[in-house]
Amino acid sequence: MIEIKNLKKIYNGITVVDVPHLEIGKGESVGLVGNNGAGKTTLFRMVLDLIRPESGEILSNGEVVAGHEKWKSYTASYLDEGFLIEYLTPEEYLYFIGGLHQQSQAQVDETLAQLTDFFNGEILSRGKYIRDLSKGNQCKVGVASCLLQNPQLLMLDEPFANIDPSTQFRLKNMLKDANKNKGITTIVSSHDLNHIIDVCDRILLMEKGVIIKDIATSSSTLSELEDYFGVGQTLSPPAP
Ligand SMILES: Nc1ncnc2c1ncn2[C@@H]1O[C@H](COP(=O)(O)OP(=O)(O)OP(=O)(O)O)[C@@H](O)[C@H]1O
Repeated sequence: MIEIKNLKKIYNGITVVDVPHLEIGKGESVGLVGNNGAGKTTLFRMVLDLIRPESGEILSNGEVVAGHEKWKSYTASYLDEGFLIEYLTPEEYLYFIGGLHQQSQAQVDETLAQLTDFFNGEILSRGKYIRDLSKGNQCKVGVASCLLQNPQLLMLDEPFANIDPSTQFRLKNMLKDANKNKGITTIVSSHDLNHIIDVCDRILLMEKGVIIKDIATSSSTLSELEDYFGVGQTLSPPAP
């Protein structure tokens, strides 16, 4: 579904993304992990043609993403609150997005009804503008707008970062349902190793712009990643 060839992004003379070749197949669930500044968001932004690489290209279903439109009809993404329209209420925004995807108000309502638990009474009918929602609740609106689009490809950048544990649990189930039951290809970045391993069958580990590990999720993946991030070590007792 996604193919990346010789991709390089350079800022201020420093290469921040360098991916010679990467393929993500249709129906895969891929997790992107890496320390702050590893290049995850920059990679996402290039896949969505929000920024252009210095060299290389990204193909979606065989067509170059940059400067083309076809991929937009089946790709839904939420990277940050810049994807929202802050002066709208969540309802106005979600009906707007639904409308762009030829959905009637009733169809949007039907999808939103399935998200009642995920919204936890904080999103709809509150008379609030999106700009006045917390970051976590803005994220819920962003994720809902993605699901409304019935995408074939779903891309979320750190969706677990600002949401509470109940919502994290619900989001994980929604992502598993999207991938396993609806066949949606999912690409999700996260700093939460447990969550990402729980929802993704394949993990890409980025370091300084380079994908240094590309592993199928297994029972040893968590300890492998914990070793890399240095969080699996037992602390030595303090010196007497
Ligand atoms: N517009 C920009 N101008 C200059 N440097 C940038 C710009 N955008 C990103 N960078 C740099 O590119 C590198 C990769 O940043 P990126 O945001 O992609 O990392 P990340 O893996 O998403 O990090 P985080 O986990 O902190 O969100 C960083 O060194 C960052 O400072």
